[in-house]
Amino acid sequence: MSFSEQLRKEADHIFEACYNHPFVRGIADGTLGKEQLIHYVKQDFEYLNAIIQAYALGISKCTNREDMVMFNTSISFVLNSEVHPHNNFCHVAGVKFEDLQGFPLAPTAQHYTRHMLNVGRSGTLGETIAVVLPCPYIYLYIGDRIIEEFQPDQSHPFYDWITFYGGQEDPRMNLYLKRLDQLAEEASEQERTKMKEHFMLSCQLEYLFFDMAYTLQDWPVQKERVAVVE
Ligand SMILES: Cc1ncc(C[n+]2csc(CCO)c2C)c(N)n1
Repeated sequence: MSFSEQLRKEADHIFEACYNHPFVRGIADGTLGKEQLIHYVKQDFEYLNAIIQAYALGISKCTNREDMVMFNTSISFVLNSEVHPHNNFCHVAGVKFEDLQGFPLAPTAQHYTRHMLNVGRSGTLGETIAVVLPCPYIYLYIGDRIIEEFQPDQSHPFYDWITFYGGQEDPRMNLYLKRLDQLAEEASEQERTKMKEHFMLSCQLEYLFFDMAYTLQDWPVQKERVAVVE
């Protein structure tokens, strides 16, 4: 079994839990609420900014053009194409995408973005690939499973979201998996352990991200003290 197959197997219960999360079930059956859609897009806009930066940190570690192209393609994809699923959510929620940008990070989004950026800053190339991989991997899985189970057509409110992520081979992800396997072979046992830990934590944070959106998670204590009127 290759290193990437081992990671996928170890994370299988988390992929499964993501698919069964009420946020994802709400996408699948078209019942997800407006507030949840809005909270997700606000947080995900900031999350995407961070993953672009993590890909850029990946580029800073590359020693060949092929690896640079791999990260660069992902950056272009997020900048140019990832607006489609967000627009789908905004359309259903009846809000403008431009009005959901620049909001402060909720605890889980803070955790996930710092995790990617910390590994991007202090980890190896292999560790950086491991930390960003669950993002496309879990969404491809979820999209595929929804299509398989629900066979949505264009009348489904989240048809664009579902078909954007599912139903297609993602050639970029296969490239990342192949490169991860090569780097894992050259890596020490200690580095391989770190790669696995970063991958597993990102998988857990993917689950929590859905949970954050579903529960409208925010900081439990107000950030600013309310002025006391004497
Ligand atoms: C929290 C969170 N996780 C994953 C995605 C999905 N996604 C983001 S970037 C990208 C392409 C990477 O090449 C994919 C599939 C998301 N939107 N938000």
